[in-house]
Formats: sequence, structure tokens, C-alpha cells
Amino acid sequence: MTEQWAVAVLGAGGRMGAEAVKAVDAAEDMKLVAALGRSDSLQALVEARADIVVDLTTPDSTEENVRFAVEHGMHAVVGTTGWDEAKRRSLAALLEETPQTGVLIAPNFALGSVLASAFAAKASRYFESVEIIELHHPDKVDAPSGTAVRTAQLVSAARAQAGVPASPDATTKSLEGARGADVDGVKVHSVRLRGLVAHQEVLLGGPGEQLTIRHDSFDRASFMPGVLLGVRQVAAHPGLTYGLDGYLDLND
Ligand SMILES: NC(=O)C1=CN([C@@H]2O[C@H](COP(=O)(O)OP(=O)(O)OC[C@H]3O[C@@H](n4cnc5c(N)ncnc54)[C@H](O)[C@@H]3O)[C@@H](O)[C@H]2O)C=CC1
Ligand SMILES: O=C(O)C1=N[C@H](C(=O)O)C[C@H](O)C1
Repeated sequence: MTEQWAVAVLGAGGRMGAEAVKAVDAAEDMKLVAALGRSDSLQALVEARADIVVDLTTPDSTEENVRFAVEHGMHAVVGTTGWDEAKRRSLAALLEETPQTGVLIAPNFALGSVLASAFAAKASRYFESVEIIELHHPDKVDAPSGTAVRTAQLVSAARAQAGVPASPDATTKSLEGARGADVDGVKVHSVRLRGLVAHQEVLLGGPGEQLTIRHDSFDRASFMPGVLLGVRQVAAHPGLTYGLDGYLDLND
């Protein structure tokens, strides 16, 4: 019998949470000890003796959930969006008080998406222009997506390090929103359309050419290998890890 992680899922009634409950339940090295919704008390995590909390809730509740988990000695694997820099800094400070505890905040659990963002950052050093289009189902509450924000941050950092100037843009007159949101100097455009799940294109432009790096999640099953990877790795990575790429070796 292999060791089993005691795993609790928060947001178990949601689109992602329901999928995660099935995935954790089916994993031989995990035991699903709690599947909680909005009306359940977080105290149930303590009563269930969870080692690891998987948070797939909403941007307005995730911070309280994760802080509760950390304060009670549990690791957390977080897919929920809304973790801006101030919230990440504050969580990292809390984690310094419990140096054995690990938290993974993964803007996207799909391995293809993590790779696409890494490839885009690498490629963006060689192109004059870069913009991001993210496309999601219309029930999504936040825009731009967490994935697009993370991709823009990676692209912006890679370009700054390589000394690439800002993407050229002569726009002086425009309707508000027409040029998208500015995330660390990278334009991000959000599409919400029935029929979609989660999709992203990074458009890279140079004189006479364009490279498009596109990733599609057609089904939420695409996120589950990353969720399980996070659960298996989080205890071995104390402190805060931002991005599933922190658990992968993408440098080769
Ligand atoms: N990192 C990734 O790969 C992915 C992340 N997401 C993100 O995950 C989050 C959830 O997405 P969906 O499942 O589509 O949303 P959803 O709206 O279907 O599910 C959220 C669920 O959380 C519940 N909830 C809210 N507050 C709670 C609390 N305090 N305790 C327990 N449950 C609570 C809600 O009642 C709802 O059932 C979003 O922020 C989304 O952007 C979604 C897909 C993939
Ligand atoms: O809400 C979603 O559906 C998704 N949310 C995450 C995000 O905002 O990037 C991950 C994925 O894009 C699906």
C-alpha cells in the first residue's frame, strides 16, 4: 500500500471542483477526505484532517480559504484566479511563519498551456510586436484570464531582460477598450463565447511574418494531470510557488 495524501477539494460543486473530486477519488495515492461548497465551514478541513487543500472556488473567497489552510498547517494547491501581486506577497509572508508548508498557485493546470506560455516568453524576445488574445466560456467571472495575466508577465519579463522595446502602436484615437487591457506593457484581449472552454493565442509579429502560439483546452479533463501533479509535489516545495512551471524543468 503506497502512502496516501489526504486531500480536500474546495469548490467541489463547481465546474472545476467537480472534475477535481473525480480525479482525486480515482488516484491511488490520494484519499478524498472532504468535498466542500460555499456554505460549508472551513473548520471541516480540520475535522477531515486534510494534508492538502485544492482550492477551485472564486476570486473573492480563495484568499481566505488558502490563508485558513496555511494557518492550520495544510498545504494548498490553488487554481482559482485573483491572486494579484499584493495577495501573493501577503501569502508569502504568512508562509514564512510556517516554513514546512507549501502553496502552489497555478494560473493554468493544463501542461500544454504552461508550455505555450513558456514558449511565447522565449519567442517574444525575437519579435517587434506581441499581443495576447484569450478566449473563454461566457460563465467566467474574471477578465483577463489568470493565464493571460501570467503569460503577459512572463513575456514582459523576457523582453525586458533582452532589452526589447515596447511593441509599436501608433494609436492616438480609440474607443475605450478597443486596444484591450495593458498587463505589464502587453495588450490582452478577452473574448467570451458560448461553446468555448479555455483558449489562448499569443500573436508575435515581425517585419513580413507572424508566429501564433495557440493552446486549446476543449475539456476540463485537460487540467487534471496538473492538479494531481500539484498535489503530489506541493509538500516537497515549501513556500509559495506561482505557476506550475515551478514544478517542471522547462530550461532544456
Ligand atoms: N488553474 C486552472 O487550470 C483553472 C482555473 N480555473 C479557475 O478556477 C476557478 C473556478 O472555476 P470554475 O470551476 O469554472 O467556477 P465555478 O463557478 O463553476 O465554481 C466555483 C465553485 O466554488 C464555490 N465556492 C465559492 N466560494 C467557496 C468557498 N468559500 N468554499 C467552497 N466553495 C466555494 C461556488 O459555489 C462554486 O460552486 C476560477 O477562478 C477559474 O478561473 C478554472 C479552470 C482551470
Ligand atoms: O475560468 C476558467 O475557465 C479558466 N480559468 C483560468 C484562467 O483564468 O486562466 C484557467 C483557464 O484559462 C480556465
